[in-house]
Amino acid sequence: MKKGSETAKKGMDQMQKGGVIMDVTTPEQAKIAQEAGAVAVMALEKVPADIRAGGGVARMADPEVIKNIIDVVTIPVMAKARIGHFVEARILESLGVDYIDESEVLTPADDFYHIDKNKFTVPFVCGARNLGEALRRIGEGAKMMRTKGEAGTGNVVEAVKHMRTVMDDIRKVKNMPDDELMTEAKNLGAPYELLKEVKQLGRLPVVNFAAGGVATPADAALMMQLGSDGVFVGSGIFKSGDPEKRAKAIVEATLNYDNYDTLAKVSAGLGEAMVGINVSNLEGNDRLQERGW
Ligand SMILES: O=C(CO)[C@H](O)[C@H](O)COP(=O)(O)O
Repeated sequence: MKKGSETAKKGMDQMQKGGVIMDVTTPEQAKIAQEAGAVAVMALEKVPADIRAGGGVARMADPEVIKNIIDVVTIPVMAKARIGHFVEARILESLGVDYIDESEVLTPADDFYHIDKNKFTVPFVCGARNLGEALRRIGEGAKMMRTKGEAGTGNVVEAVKHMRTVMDDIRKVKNMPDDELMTEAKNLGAPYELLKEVKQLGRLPVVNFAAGGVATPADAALMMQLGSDGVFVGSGIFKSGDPEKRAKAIVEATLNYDNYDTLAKVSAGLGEAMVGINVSNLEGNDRLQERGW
């Protein structure tokens, strides 16, 4: 299969379906993630909870750290670039990462334009809060989506809201007469051809993972039951009392999301969960989900 071909780009996300992708900041954390059964790791400088706490401008991680992470794991390595920062994305591509996340968790480099992802060989994942936003990113070339949630809060409420919104939007389009589609495309700000595809498929044309605030095995199972194809977990693992144990438990819970005996078993004795934040107290710049459009 030719590197960078449409099939290769879409194929990788299919392999990750039903799995957990873990944010990691060091090679040691990457090894823990792989050992726990993560289907991929996401390299970044700080997990979102630490980005919130630290303030300032959050950028692409140090290429040396990314290379070291690539060297120690055999699972795919993803890395984050700032929204609109096509040079950071080109650097990540040249490092040989398997996927780029054009992420609202980092400080946006461009308030108006996202990266033209169709121009790249490496596939991209992007965040969205609703169907229109997801289809705009797919129109730009994203090969995988994730609902945004509110990263770094340890609070699943926004992840739930965004997954329910995307799924509701899809159900509405699926049941819509063809002659209403163009108006719906205008209302959503979504490319018409992609909306037609959603109607035919009854789902997004790429896989859609849940992200932002998943902190427990039950959270991961909840997102799967709401229709997610897999989950991203960042702060919830490495800001908890026992990352190894929690990482394994979240992988098990994602795989067995409707088996309550397994969920009860893997949820027990995990030690301290990350301290969460009440999302309704967040304002302005602290609401990472509002970055991008
Ligand atoms: O964009 C992301 C996917 O890697 C975020 O890092 C992810 O949403 C993690 O958020 P959290 O720290 O709340 O789990």
